[in-house]
Amino acid sequence: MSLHAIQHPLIQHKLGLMRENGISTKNFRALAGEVATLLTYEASRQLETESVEIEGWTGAPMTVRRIKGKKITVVPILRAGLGMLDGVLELIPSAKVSVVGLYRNEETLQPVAYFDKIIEDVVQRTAMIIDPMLATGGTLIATIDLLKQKGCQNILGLFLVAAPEGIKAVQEAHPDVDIYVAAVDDHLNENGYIIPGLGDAGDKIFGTK
Ligand SMILES: O=P(O)(O)OC[C@H]1O[C@H](OP(=O)(O)OP(=O)(O)O)[C@H](O)[C@@H]1O
Ligand SMILES: O=c1cc[nH]c(=O)[nH]1
Ligand SMILES: [Mg+2]
Repeated sequence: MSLHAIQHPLIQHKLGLMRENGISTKNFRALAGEVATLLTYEASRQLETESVEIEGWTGAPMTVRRIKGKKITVVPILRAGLGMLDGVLELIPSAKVSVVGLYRNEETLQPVAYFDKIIEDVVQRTAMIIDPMLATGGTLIATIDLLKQKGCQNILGLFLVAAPEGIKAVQEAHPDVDIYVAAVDDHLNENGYIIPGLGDAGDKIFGTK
């Protein structure tokens, strides 16, 4: 697995705003979408392009570059991953969306799967998993397991904040998956929350706490 910690000033600035205590639901939601767009821009650098012949505006033929290769399915992990979806679709508007639902048991910190609707031709697609938080890595590992069971061979993930413990776990379980993060934070606390982190991203995006 390659880890890409994106150092872009706009990402750092916006993530810094998200970390402020007492941030409103409206602002947190808006910033989650904006950082998701910027991460998508960075992650899409790895897409291959190819030459295509078109008729240009003068009527003369010309060669342009187009994105080549596998189509993308975006995979938001419910709930919090939905907060990044619109931001990703801003740049990849025709992407198909495969939704998976997992929550983390608050005591055991183990992921519990409760929903999935993955596009049928996922075998032929690159899956772009989105979730604001990569903490112990359990949720991401379970999601990658599921996608691989369905035959998907090309998987990457976008996260706002990751913990070193989670990155290590995913690296060991799925060394082929690329991870893009806006920040790698310090550690997990005794409740499995990322420190300094963002708090509970799902609750902040949906306003449930
Ligand atoms: O790396 P892990 O230790 O598995 O934790 C990360 C997961 O925890 C959060 O979801 P949560 O369980 O809070 O569900 P929610 O999105 O419905 O709030 C977060 O959005 C990730 O999906
Ligand atoms: O810090 C964390 C860890 C898991 N889920 C969150 O929303 N935040
Ligand atoms: Mg949550």
